[in-house]
Amino acid sequence: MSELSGKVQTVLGLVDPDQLGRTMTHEHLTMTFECCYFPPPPGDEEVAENPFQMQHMHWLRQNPYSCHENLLLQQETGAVRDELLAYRKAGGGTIVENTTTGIDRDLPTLKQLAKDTGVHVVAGAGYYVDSTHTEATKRMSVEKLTDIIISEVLHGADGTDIRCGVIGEIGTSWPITESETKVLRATAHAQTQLGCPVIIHPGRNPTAPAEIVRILQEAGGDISKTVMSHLDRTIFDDGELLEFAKLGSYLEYDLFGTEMLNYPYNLEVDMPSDSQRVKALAFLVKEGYDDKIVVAHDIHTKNRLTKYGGHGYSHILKNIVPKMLMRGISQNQVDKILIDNPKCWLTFK
Ligand SMILES: CCC(=O)NCCS(=O)(=O)O
Repeated sequence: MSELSGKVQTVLGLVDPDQLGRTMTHEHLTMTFECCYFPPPPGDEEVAENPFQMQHMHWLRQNPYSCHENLLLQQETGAVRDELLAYRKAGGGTIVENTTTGIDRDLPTLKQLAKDTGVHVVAGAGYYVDSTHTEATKRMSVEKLTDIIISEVLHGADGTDIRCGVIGEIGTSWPITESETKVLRATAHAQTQLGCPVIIHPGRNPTAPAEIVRILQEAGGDISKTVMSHLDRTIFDDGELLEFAKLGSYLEYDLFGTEMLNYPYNLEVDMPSDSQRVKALAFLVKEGYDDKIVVAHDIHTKNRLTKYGGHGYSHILKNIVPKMLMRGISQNQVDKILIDNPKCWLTFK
């Protein structure tokens, strides 16, 4: 039996799963999102150049990806430290930090933030979407990718001895590219050897999550230990959602706090409100999936920090939980979503 078995691996070492407490399963504390810059709407170029003023904050909420400076979360470590202290005060215990290779993972900063704040931080192994894969990554075999991912969990990543405790977020586009397919297979192979949690970023198409599950399953992955992220912007039809839920992955609603009329990466998508997200959770709970739901904010741009008038990492604990209770989700079910499900997912087999 491995020393990881029955434990959760944080950036400060192994911990007993009961120590985690309330857990956000999909956040970023330091990263860059330059890979996904989207030009501003015509006529808005000037605002986009100079957005960090009070009168521009609404524009930034609507167009977060159209301002280069907004994409540099790695410049805000001080503000993030304050946020994590506030998160602890609000009753938070753990954050899963989903930054993988391609969007500037910074393990020493994660370790320092965990030390400074007392929040457990679990770091992610593996690769983000194809557009961030280097030519060298694209040339790698599945076996080589598997070895790298395993090493990031067992020995440490990016030339450090800081170990990842989860594989992901593994990025996929739609359609899924050849390089992403190799990374998905490597993820499944690594998971088979390690018995570890996996988390996936699906492309923006309602059929993407099921296609990913198919690829992982074919490669031997454990779907019951896998989180499918971003369902709030991916599957909208109740019937399709239940079909997907039957496949057995964790179901993640992780864009709480995001307000956006036009979702630039897919204009077909109407980004839901937080009330609609809570409604989706209540529906899944009613259908018997309370053991499978996990939640987060997926903070990945500066404007979502409280420093810039954003909702911050405590929004779910402070505002969404009361709304969940108001909409018929019981305290026991809330505790499953925030404590028991993340704990079960994050514990190595
Ligand atoms: C790195 C953060 C990330 O991938 N967030 C998801 C954004 S979106 O695909 O839901 O727009």
